[in-house]
Amino acid sequence: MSQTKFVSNWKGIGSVPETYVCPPEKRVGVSVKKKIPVIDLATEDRDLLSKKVLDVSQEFGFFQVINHGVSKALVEETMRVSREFHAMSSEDKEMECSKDPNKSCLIYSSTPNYEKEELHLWKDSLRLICYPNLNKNVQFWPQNPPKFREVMEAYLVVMKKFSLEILEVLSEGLGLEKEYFSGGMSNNPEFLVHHYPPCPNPSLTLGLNKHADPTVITILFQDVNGLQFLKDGEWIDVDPLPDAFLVNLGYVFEVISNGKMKAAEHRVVTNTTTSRQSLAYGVYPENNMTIEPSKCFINEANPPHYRTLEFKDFVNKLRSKHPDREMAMKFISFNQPY
Ligand SMILES: O=C(O)CCC(=O)C(=O)O
Ligand SMILES: [Fe+2]
Repeated sequence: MSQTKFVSNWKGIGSVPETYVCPPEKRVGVSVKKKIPVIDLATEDRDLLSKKVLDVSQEFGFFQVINHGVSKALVEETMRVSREFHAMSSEDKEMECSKDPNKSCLIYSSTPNYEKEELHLWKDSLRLICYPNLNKNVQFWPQNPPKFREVMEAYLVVMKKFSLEILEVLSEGLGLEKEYFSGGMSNNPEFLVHHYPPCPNPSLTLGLNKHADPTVITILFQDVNGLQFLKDGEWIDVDPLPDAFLVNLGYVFEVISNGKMKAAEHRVVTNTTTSRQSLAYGVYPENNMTIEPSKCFINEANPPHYRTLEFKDFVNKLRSKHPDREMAMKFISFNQPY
């Protein structure tokens, strides 16, 4: 029988198959431990909170959030059903994800482009699309493991509220109107549940390539370390704080701020002993939204540095080839030859 493509279903794999071996220049090198900024959302002084969020967003492009008000039990339940889902047989996973004629639920290994890509990533992912209507889409999502639908729906409702809170704080800090992101700019969220099994040789593989997200922001929950951010030419390990979420800025945010903030580049490395799971809630605009620098950041001294694009063109381009930052800028920025 041929080997299943889902790495989560491989048994007793002793070495890394050739199609997963990164070329030497892409392999994991040295990473450093640095203090990751922490935002306490329960801080009562709102001005202080938005100033701190603004400062760390400008300096790092990512931060951890504590005292966020999201129930620990709900996060644990979401992690549990996700783990159970990825532990099911390949056939069951595919069958459970094939129920929606509109394809709001997709299971894939590596990337959705598995068949065509030259190099595979050491992960499996489940993608759940919330647009146009979460409670309609959810009816077609997996019925196994039991409670999957109700737990995912509950988590996604809470994440929508949480993401708007973070976006409000960011808007206040930047001097945008408080509601800037609350309509079509955030109405198309996508949820990815990534599962990275232990890997016999982490120095040869990657769980996820270096990239920045084509989102407004992404809100991530992770159980064990493996996530790294690139800052000032160094890869920094993000060791998760208990119960904390990690927020990172995406390219949409960078464009709206006219480059005042930068999308944070990151990647995931594998390890030999522990499987890793992450819940990535990506805030996306609706497809017909116009993405361009906000008028707030444009004046004679600061002309727009980014093109005006419809979100569907913006995202299609940024997703099609998983470009690195330089390639992405060729498409979205005025400062690079197109
Ligand atoms: O698994 C992780 O920690 C990162 C996931 C991620 O970067 C993404 O989904 O864009
Ligand atoms: Fe990402």
